[in-house]
Amino acid sequence: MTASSPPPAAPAPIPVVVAGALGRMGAEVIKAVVAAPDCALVGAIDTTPGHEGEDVGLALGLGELEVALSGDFEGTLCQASQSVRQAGPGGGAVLVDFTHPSVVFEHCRGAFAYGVHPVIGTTGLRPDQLADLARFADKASMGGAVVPNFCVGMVLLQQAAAAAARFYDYAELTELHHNRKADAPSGTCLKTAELMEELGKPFNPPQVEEHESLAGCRGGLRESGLRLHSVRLPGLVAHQEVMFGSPGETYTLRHDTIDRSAYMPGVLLTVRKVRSLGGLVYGLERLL
Ligand SMILES: NC(=O)c1ccc[n+]([C@@H]2O[C@H](COP(=O)([O-])OP(=O)(O)OC[C@H]3O[C@@H](n4cnc5c(N)ncnc54)[C@H](O)[C@@H]3O)[C@@H](O)[C@H]2O)c1
Ligand SMILES: O=C(O)C1=N[C@H](C(=O)O)CCC1
Repeated sequence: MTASSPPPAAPAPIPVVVAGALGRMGAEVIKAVVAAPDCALVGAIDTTPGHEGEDVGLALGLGELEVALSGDFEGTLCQASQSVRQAGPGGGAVLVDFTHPSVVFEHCRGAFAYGVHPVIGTTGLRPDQLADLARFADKASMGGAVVPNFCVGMVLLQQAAAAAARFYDYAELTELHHNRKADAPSGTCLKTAELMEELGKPFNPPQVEEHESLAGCRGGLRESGLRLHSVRLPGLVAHQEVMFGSPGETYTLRHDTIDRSAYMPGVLLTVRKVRSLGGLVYGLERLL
């Protein structure tokens, strides 16, 4: 660079659309995106009646953000993808989705169709749906991410659980959440079980013939033998315990999310990386 050459242009901020903008997670994401200097909020989608066209910042009590709420998913994505200056590898808009298990598959598929990179926090996708979405990502040659839990601490718990599973044949998982949660078990708990099952070994060989006098009280049984238990109570946010047992000892791993701000570093990290991914990534551990 010579004395007279202009300084290099700052990279354009990442255009971000948030779906589920008025929800518990969506509202937190809007705050995080607005506070991030390298991101620009370009769309806010929510189907809560009575908010169409309202400024999302005003609706959330954050002050005016000059982004109008819309219930029109496709229209908002179409607009976001058209407004992007630099599409292709490393460019393009990003959709952050925290909505509902009933719509998340269509949202993720729709994002690929509009050339918008999905960052999916919504849980409840089935394994066959994940496989379909991975195929859409490959076909579109686009990066996307499905992350059941954006807390770094939870990823550490999952890795510890997968490591401990080598040494214990008996384990049960309990996830505890607020009682406004739609899906059970949690996406995090399913992912934790999947990671433990990568060893391919069976868990919890039965010692006696068990009989439940109250249906479901032994939890959900996976093919591997792992049992998953779901607790729902007001006052809880998001918590998980993995308990291992062997003769004469137990070993318990526990993670507690006590405020949803804990998810935001993971959300922003994923937003920053998703546009340069080669396909669909499942889990934050693949991005850390
Ligand atoms: N990945 C993670 O780290 C993480 C963390 C917390 C929650 N979650 C998941 O995120 C999802 C949302 O959780 P929440 O607590 O924010 O829920 P919430 O009910 O508070 O918010 C969901 C919002 O989505 C909106 N919505 C529903 N259907 C919609 C649609 N078709 N289009 C646009 N908006 C729609 C609702 O009106 C609501 O405002 C759940 O699946 C939950 O399990 C994931
Ligand atoms: O609050 C929720 O709902 C959460 N859902 C995710 C899950 O199902 O794993 C992550 C934790 C919080």
